Amino acid sequence: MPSRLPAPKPVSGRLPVWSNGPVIDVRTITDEEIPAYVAAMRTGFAGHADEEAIEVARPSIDPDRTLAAFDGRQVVGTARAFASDMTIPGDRTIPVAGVTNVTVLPTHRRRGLLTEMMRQQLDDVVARGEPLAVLIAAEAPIYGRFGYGAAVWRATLRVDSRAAAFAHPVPARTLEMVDLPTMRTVAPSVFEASRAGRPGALARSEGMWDRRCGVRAAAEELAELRKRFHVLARDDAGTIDGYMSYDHRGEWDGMRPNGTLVVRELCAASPDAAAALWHHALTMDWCVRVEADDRPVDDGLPWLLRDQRQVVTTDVTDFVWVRVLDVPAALSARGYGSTDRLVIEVDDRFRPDLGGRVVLDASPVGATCEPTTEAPDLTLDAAHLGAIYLGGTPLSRIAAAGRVREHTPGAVARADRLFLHSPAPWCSTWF
Ligand SMILES: CC(=O)SCCNC(=O)CCNC(=O)[C@H](O)C(C)(C)COP(=O)(O)OP(=O)(O)OC[C@H]1O[C@@H](n2cnc3c(N)ncnc32)[C@H](O)[C@@H]1OP(=O)(O)O
Repeated sequence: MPSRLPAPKPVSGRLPVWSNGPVIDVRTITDEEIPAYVAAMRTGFAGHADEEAIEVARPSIDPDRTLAAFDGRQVVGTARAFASDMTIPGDRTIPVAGVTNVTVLPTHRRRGLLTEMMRQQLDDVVARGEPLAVLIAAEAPIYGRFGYGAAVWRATLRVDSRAAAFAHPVPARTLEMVDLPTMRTVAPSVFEASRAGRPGALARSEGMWDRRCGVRAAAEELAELRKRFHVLARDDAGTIDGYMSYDHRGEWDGMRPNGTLVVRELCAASPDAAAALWHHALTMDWCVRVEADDRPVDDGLPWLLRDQRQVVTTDVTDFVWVRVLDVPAALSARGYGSTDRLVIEVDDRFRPDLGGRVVLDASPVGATCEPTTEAPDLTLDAAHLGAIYLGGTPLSRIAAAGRVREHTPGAVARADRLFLHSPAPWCSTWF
């Protein structure tokens, strides 16, 4: 069946228009439009919405920050943002707009609706003074054009438990198995302590915790959550400094144990808590392997074991993408790995008004960054500034692909020394 929409023509003004076709209105929604918004969003993600899905989603939706594209009265596109903060290099945090729920109905794709929603959303984020927008990209080709760059990476690990002897005595920790309501009470403060030195870690709102701990979750989500076990780690003083949530898969092969312990989350506010929780996972009866996705690329686990090769990284993918909207504010907020002064020119094709030249005067203890007319040391895309911002993506790697213009010889290497950061960025929160 041919689409009833004619061939697209370029978006004009704030409303995508097709010649002889419907005018698509992109605007924020009202409270009454939340059910239609959630239904369209779920369809866009190849799912279905019912009353329950709408009620579970409702508390996280701020209509002022929730955009929909309307074809007549039908919602055909969705995009939402929420205020949060993210840890950045230098043990600091920065306000961010978390972007989520981005969909266009299958009947309305590749006609510019996403582009218009991104335009309006970034306008709003800029107006609110949030220096960064962050998102998890469903597919890598989508967001670079809007100035987002892949900044946080996630690793999937697999360990053969039977071969995973610990290299050193496991630190003393008292472990306690608890239920989900207990997790809802104790986990947030452990998580908050754990994210202090880890760039890329996103603050979790009360609503996010409710969802994770089944206080407000759809029946399907609750059924998954109920399969999980939760264990807390306490130090000698009784302070909880770590927790792990896990479940089991395929425990037996005939009469032989063949189970996989799947780590859903391992959160530690100290290295000793991490060691004790990994030990717990790797010594579980009936399990011959441990799998964990959503781990940092620099996870310390191999260094706990006598045979490091038993920790196999089966996958590494980009996870959080960063969009820098206020270059001076963002660059002056973080700490740096060296002391240097660089003039950086940002080529921002989606929002040229946000790009331009800045002079960064940086050191490990702080930085200033201001607009300048000086000649640049290097020119890079806005998306590449987002990619390097959290310290996990080397600018030299992007330069090796010919995507950075180095005007001053050695400027890329100097940028690496300034921006790269250890530990690597990591975000253990899906949003
Ligand atoms: C943060 C999040 O929520 S991530 C979730 C993203 N959503 C999904 O993956 C759900 C399924 N997909 C969709 O709903 C839609 O295809 C979207 C939202 C990804 C894209 O919406 P559209 O309205 O089709 O995008 P739009 O027409 O504005 O495309 C703009 C450009 O991006 C390109 N583009 C859009 N989606 C994709 C994609 N999945 N892969 C590659 N390129 C893409 C288009 O080709 C177009 O390129 P052009 O300007 O060179 O012609």
